[in-house]
Amino acid sequence: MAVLTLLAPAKLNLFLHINGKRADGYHELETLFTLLDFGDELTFEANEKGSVTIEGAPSDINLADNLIFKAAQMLRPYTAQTTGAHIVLNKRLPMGGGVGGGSSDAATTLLALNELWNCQLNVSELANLGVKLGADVPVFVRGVSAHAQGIGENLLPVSLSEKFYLVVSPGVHVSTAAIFGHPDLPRDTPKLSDGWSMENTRNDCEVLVKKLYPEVEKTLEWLLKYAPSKMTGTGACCFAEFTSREAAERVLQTLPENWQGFVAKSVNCSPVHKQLNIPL
Ligand SMILES: C[C@@](CO)(OP(=O)(O)O)[C@H](O)COP(=O)(O)OP(=O)(O)OC[C@H]1O[C@@H](n2ccc(N)nc2=O)[C@H](O)[C@@H]1O
Ligand SMILES: Nc1ncnc2c1ncn2[C@@H]1O[C@H](COP(=O)(O)OP(=O)(O)O)[C@@H](O)[C@H]1O
Repeated sequence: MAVLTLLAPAKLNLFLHINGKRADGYHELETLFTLLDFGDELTFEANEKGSVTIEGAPSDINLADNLIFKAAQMLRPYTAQTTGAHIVLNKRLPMGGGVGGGSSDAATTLLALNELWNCQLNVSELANLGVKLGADVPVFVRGVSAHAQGIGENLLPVSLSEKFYLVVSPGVHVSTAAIFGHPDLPRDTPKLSDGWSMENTRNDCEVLVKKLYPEVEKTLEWLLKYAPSKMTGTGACCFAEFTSREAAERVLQTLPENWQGFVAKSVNCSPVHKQLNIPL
């Protein structure tokens, strides 16, 4: 049976503005997603065992809660009952870090099993399934860097100039739901009427997360000594933007011991889509 090894790329929110709160409790956002050339690695082996098994899954997440498993279950109605898969995860991205690892794992699973299980769904249909798993899943299913509105599912592809990012995980876990539910979160940023730059945009979650997690504040203060820097998503990861890989790598070499980091290049198209020949 066919085997596929694919990357589940990370994302950064180059800015994240919160425009309001909707009646369903979710927040109306404006954000700029860039995809990165670094991420988790997933190997999919289709079989005829009628079930899905995962090797290398984070031990603190039950199988039924794993976004990889949930994504596979969503495709069950579109394939034969006897179809199954064994999936090996090589987790490289910090969990709950704002770099979208779980969402990207889910999207890569939808794209890979759609192919291996011959489900014949198109990218729009997969994105509609994906948003039920998380607001961040559609951007990875579409596989493009994008300006996003709505809860993050209303996507306009963008072509961003190539940059190199040093992404630092301060080693604390920030709950997305807790930040969105916090009374001190600003929720009234107007939509951008002009273009964006690192300077005229911000991450609206940053002030609150820095207050609740001083380690995030320390990380940002440290990065800002070297380059324009922001937090991504609801944190806790922060990134600094460079124009060359060497400059980013030089700063990574001096990273304080208790933090983890990686350097990655921004990409406008997901490596998954290139590998599977999915038109963008
Ligand atoms: C904030 C962002 C920005 O990219 O990133 P992360 O920091 O999580 O990566 C995302 O919108 C997160 O997407 P995702 O992590 O998929 O969130 P979900 O599982 O859909 O939602 C988790 C919880 O966050 C809240 N939530 C999420 C998205 C949104 N637009 N409004 C919300 O209020 C809801 O309370 C929801 O129950
Ligand atoms: N395969 C998975 N990888 C990572 N996290 C997962 C996975 N499956 C479920 N989760 C859960 O989803 C949450 C959010 O994951 P992740 O996408 O890494 O964070 P974020 O949305 O902050 O970027 C995690 O805290 C974890 O509990």
